[in-house]
Amino acid sequence: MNSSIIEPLRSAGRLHRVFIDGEWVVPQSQVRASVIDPSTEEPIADIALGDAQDVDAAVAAARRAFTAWSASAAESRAVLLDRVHTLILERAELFAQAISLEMGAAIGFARSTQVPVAAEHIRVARDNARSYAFVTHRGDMAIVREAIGVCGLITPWNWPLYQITAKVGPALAAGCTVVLKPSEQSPLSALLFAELMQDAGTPSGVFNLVGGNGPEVGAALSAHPDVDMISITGSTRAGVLVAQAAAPTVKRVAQELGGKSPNLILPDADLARAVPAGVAAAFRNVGQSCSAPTRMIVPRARLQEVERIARDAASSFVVGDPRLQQTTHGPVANRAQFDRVQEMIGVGIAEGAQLVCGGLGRPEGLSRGFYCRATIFTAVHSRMQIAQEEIFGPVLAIIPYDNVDEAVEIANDTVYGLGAHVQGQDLVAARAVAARIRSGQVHINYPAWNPHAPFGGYKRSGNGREYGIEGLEEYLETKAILGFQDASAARSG
Ligand SMILES: NC(=O)C1=CN([C@@H]2O[C@H](COP(=O)(O)OP(=O)(O)OC[C@H]3O[C@@H](n4cnc5c(N)ncnc54)[C@H](O)[C@@H]3O)[C@@H](O)[C@H]2O)C=CC1
Ligand SMILES: O=Cc1ccc(S(=O)(=O)O)cc1
Repeated sequence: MNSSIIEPLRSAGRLHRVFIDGEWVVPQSQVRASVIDPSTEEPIADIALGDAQDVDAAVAAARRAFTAWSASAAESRAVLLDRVHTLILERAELFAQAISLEMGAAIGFARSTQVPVAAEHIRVARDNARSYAFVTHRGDMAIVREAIGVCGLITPWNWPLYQITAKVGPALAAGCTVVLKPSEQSPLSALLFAELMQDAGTPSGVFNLVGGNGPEVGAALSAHPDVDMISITGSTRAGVLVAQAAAPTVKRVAQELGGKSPNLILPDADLARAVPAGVAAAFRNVGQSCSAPTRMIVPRARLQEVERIARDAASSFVVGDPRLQQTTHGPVANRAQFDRVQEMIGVGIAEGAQLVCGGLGRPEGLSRGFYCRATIFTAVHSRMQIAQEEIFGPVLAIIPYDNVDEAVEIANDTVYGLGAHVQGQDLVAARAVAARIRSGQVHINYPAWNPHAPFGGYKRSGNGREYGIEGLEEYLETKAILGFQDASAARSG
């Protein structure tokens, strides 16, 4: 599988290029980095890292392209997004293999979920470009929503294509031009995406890609005086650094950052349904999702029942080689994540939480690769480190409560506020609890993923919203034209 992904990229020279102004160009810096296969810990390719000079060139190209792109008809932007959407679906297998290789997603999961949900962001952006009222009228005013400008997009490795499309789709639909800096840990799917943007006929300079490290390329993009907006998905640490670097130029900053999402199981919940689905959600993508519901908050009177069901649910996981179709959970994405997960499992044990399953070390039979054991702790107290810190791996904390007020208090007892779940048969009671939770999304009884639902954080989980109409609006400025008078003269788009 390696060669079928790497060789075409290598022979086309993509691994050692950045994509600027519609061309694959050699970056200024000679610095290279290894891409590591997390299932073997072996290097599989080396990639060129861009630097601040490449950022300057990419931003200049995006600025030149902005005038025409932002003035283009929304329908022509929708037509481009439609081609991008079609090409993602046509190349789905290539993307699935690249994602599996670079960050260890099980191939079945990459095919069934990582790639299709990524394509959805482009489809929604296409539809929004067509239907959004870019110009509205209030009395004699015209209210114009227009593209904010050149956008720097900084993305992580956990859902590599999805995080890219969640930003590129709405930015282009809005009429912005972009410089993408994908994670240096997951460059392959990003290079394939840039190739796809070129093949889709994206006008030169509208989409640019500069690969490289956060402190070099990400920081240069964040501080750049000719970038109007930065959108970052990643750790709260990186999000704060981006906001600090961006502050002197007063650019807009959208941050989609960490999480420690609660899954509040109400006393009337059907445990046979609520608990396995909660375990599956917490361990989806091997726990490497910012909105993963990693704190299961359960009635103390039903704790033992919950523990038994949760253990059974986790025992059905097949942890192993991500290339195999039967594998449900591959390794975590990199050495830093592996070390972090091991450290936090050790912390949980030291804090006195009890293991329901899993624990330190690799699963039996796996001696190399960044594989972790699916680990569930019970008797966790909300103030424990494992209940407070984002672990970003296959670790779930079960926290008991004695009454619903206490359960809500525990759910909100976090610096984060990204996702949340509530389970219960009495929908009125579940809605009342959802209303009391301080987070950007609350899911009642596991509804299907919805690309139209605005997604983003309260508190230290970030600022701004992605997905759906709100995701498009992040990339728009608001201009009020007073004395406009004649509404019939307005053109939309
Ligand atoms: N919210 C989310 O979806 C994600 C959260 N994380 C969290 O972050 C932890 C560490 O993972 P990392 O790979 O180190 O994430 P990170 O936050 O360092 O990386 C995310 C993106 O930010 C960039 N970046 C890093 N430092 C930057 C800086 N100073 N200026 C501009 N851009 C910068 C990176 O190059 C990457 O493109 C994880 O354990 C997890 O807790 C990681 C990935 C995704
Ligand atoms: O289902 C797709 C999905 C949902 C959330 C996230 S994350 O929380 O941004 O990691 C990723 C993918």
